[in-house]
Formats: sequence, C-alpha cells, structure tokens
Amino acid sequence: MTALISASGLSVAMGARRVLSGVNFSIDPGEIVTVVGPNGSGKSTFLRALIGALPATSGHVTRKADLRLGYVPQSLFVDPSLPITVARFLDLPRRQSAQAKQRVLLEAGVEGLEKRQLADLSGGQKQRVLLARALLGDPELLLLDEPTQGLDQPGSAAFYRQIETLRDQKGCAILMVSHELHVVMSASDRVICINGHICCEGHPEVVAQADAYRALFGSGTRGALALYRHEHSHHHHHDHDHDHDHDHENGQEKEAV
Ligand SMILES: Nc1ncnc2c1ncn2[C@@H]1O[C@H](COP(=O)(O)OP(=O)(O)OP(=O)(O)O)[C@@H](O)[C@H]1O
Repeated sequence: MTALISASGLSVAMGARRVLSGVNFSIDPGEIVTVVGPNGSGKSTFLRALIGALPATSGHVTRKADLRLGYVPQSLFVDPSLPITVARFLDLPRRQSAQAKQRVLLEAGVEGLEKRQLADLSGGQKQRVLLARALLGDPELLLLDEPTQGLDQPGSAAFYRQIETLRDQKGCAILMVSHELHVVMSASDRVICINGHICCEGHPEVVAQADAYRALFGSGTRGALALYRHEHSHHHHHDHDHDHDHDHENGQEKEAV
C-alpha cells in the first residue's frame, strides 16, 4: 500500500528552537491516526510540516502526488451581526452545487441545515458544518486539529463516531490532533504521542500502557477509555481472539517504542 504522506527523520525548527526532531511517520489510505502530546509539544507543527505549510530543517516529507486533503480547524467564530446561511458558507470560496452541499451535510451528520443561520447552530453542529466543508473536495486524507474544542464529552464522542463512520463509508484516512485522549483513542487505529519527538506510538491499548505516555499523561485515562468502550458496547480481551462485535477494532498492534 502506498502511504498518503510519509516523513523520514523530520526535524523542524522555529527560529533557534528545534520543535520537532527525527520524526518518522507515515499514514496509509483509510487509517485513523491520532496525535497526542502536551501543550507546546509540536503537534500543530507536525501537521503543518506534513502538509508542506512549514519547511523541514532536516529530513524529508513525501506526499502522494495530487493528494486530496481536507482540513477541519479547531472551531469557527461566527459574528452574529454578519448573517450567513450554511449553504452560503459552503459556497466559500467556491460555489458548489446544491447536490454537493446536500451530500456533504449528510455525510457530516447534519443533513438539511442548508437554510439555517450559521450563528444559530450549536457547537456540535458548527463543527459538523466545518467537517462538511472539508468533505467538498472528496479528500483522501482529512486533517483535524483539535476538532472538538468547546464540545462537551458526549458531543466530542459523537463527533469522533461520525469521523469513524466517514472513514468506514468513504475510506478516507484521518489524521487528527486531540487532547481528549480517553474519548478519541478508541476511534483510532494508531496513536502517536509527541513531545518534540515521537515518544511512543501504536495501537491505543499499547500507547495507553507505554511508560512514556504514562509519564506525560499519568495512568488515569485507562478507566475513562474503558468507560468509552462500554458506551460502544465493545468487548476487549487481551488475547484479541474474541473481540469482534465491531470489526474496526482489529487494527494491527505495534510495539511501543
Ligand atoms: N511561529 C512560531 N514561532 C516561534 N515558535 C513557535 C511558532 N509556532 C510554534 N512555536 C513553538 O513551537 C512549539 C510547538 O508548538 P505547536 O503549536 O506545534 O505545539 P502543539 O503541540 O500543537 O501545542 P498546543 O497543544 O498548545 O496547541 C511551541 O513551543 C511553540 O511556542
């Protein structure tokens, strides 16, 4: 399988300060990868370097030719004194057909919102409209930088379920940054923990138990992780022989490094 993006020995400096060092990474079609790490650990820098918005100071990044990217920002501020409907918003910067708008709103889980004022939507609806906009270009890779900021935990969990459904239906790969480890991890095939370099990576279960991860985030997230699974009625067994009530959980395991 050809990777959509890969990085090898990627280092990025901001002025005199090295923000990322020696990062090796790749994401394949259809994969969901979540990047976690403390504040200021280089997560946004990593995303920006991967898409070519920031130059590598050493190492290199390779992107599939003509890679179709969709980007979902953290949040959207809408000035209530500037009325704009959802449909008009989706027409920026390029006019879209009514069918295209209908399709992406449906895919993002907010069908029928075309005529609503953006300013009147709930936080969760706004995030889904941003997601819908990112889907207009039929992306092979969706990048999300803390896409659920301001949503409560059930709202975030619902958003991540939507992301998973999208991947299952459209086969697009997802690369996202999130602070909400406990909510997002179950939706990920792979988690990358960054703190200036990759501290550990692998299947969510493996990362949650890795020493480097625990040193950064403590061990408290295990319980919350289990809680989230419970909501999904996932059943997990460490030998992975019996846990197939949901088949998206069967991603391969990598050893933590
Ligand atoms: N334009 C810039 N000029 C100088 N330093 C920068 C610049 N952008 C980011 N940095 C520094 O690089 C480091 C990594 O920033 P980055 O935004 O990648 O971290 P992050 O992990 O995304 O943080 P957060 O979780 O707080 O969003 C930080 O110390 C930040 O201060």
